[in-house]
Amino acid sequence: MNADSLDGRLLFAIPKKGRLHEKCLELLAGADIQFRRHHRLDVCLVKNHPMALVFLPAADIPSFVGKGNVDLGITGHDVILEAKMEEHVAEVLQLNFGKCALQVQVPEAASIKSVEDLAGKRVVTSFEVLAGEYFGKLDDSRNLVGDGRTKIEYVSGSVEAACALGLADGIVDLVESGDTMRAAGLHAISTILQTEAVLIKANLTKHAEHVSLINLITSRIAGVVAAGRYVICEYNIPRDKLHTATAITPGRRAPTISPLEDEDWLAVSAMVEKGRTAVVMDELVKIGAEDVLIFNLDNCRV
Ligand SMILES: Nc1ncnc2c1ncn2[C@@H]1O[C@H](COP(=O)(O)OP(=O)(O)OP(=O)(O)O)[C@@H](O)[C@H]1O
Ligand SMILES: O=P(O)(O)OC[C@H]1O[C@H](OP(=O)(O)OP(=O)(O)O)[C@H](O)[C@@H]1O
Ligand SMILES: [Mg+2]
Repeated sequence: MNADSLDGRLLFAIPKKGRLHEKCLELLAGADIQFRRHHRLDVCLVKNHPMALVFLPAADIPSFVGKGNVDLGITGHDVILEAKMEEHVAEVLQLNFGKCALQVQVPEAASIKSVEDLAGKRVVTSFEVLAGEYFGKLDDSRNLVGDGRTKIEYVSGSVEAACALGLADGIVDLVESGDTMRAAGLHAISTILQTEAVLIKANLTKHAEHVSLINLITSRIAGVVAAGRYVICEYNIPRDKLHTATAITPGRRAPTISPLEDEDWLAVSAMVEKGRTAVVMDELVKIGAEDVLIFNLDNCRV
């Protein structure tokens, strides 16, 4: 492929590996963005839109988008801040995956119990900008100067090993389930930020001609994300309980209510947030609902 074949195409950056990669491929499939990625090739043309996908490390995507070299991208909110690109990119959509927290961690057995105890000591991290800002403020508030200030050292991965190796008194790294942290004998003493994957676009686009395609892709991806957040709940309810039932399942706009052959009963269908499914079913059964069914959504526009 040569540069000419990208002419006029919208460029969309996708993490090439790591925690976000597979989820991004699912989103692309849900948004019907069709492509075939040849082995080892990081740029590929989309068949059904004037678009090309660029597979890049998640950490590089904010600056490619922020500088306008790439029009759209998916990456973590954390790496946007780490790349100091928050004023150059617009976070268009939260994608409901890649959720984790950037936390300060120390060995369980250590005498360090708070970030104040850690200030002035050695901290290892892949997030040297965010950790530097955090400990910079802490050092300032404690009037630490010169060699007395916290020493931040960068490593590109396996950050949790640093304390056991004697390289650090504490670390700053991402925590999702906490398994990696606990396996390394560490515990969290502070949370710097919460993050999730986001769809981003350049604040100042160099390519005004792509605006309508950006809006179309954004709306399709928003549909796939919303479909992951909701289920459809259907049930039968005695007519005199309808009011109580629809208070439990108000839907997004309003529930759909249909008659049944049996005049004393009605059928109700409503969107319910996935995380509330079990509680909603419990409450419906308690007031006399029967045949309560839950359906996953493949896609939607809401
Ligand atoms: N355990 C996790 N759970 C959820 N999201 C995560 C987790 N680890 C990382 N992320 C998110 O994914 C982004 C990319 O991190 P990841 O470690 O997957 O990329 P990478 O370092 O390029 O890949 P790898 O670690 O495989 O070399 C992070 O900035 C964060 O937003
Ligand atoms: O709380 P958990 O669910 O255990 O997830 C947290 C781990 O996930 C990420 O590591 P990754 O798998 O990307 O490996 P890396 O350290 O080599 O980047 C992160 O850096 C933590 O180590
Ligand atoms: Mg990683």
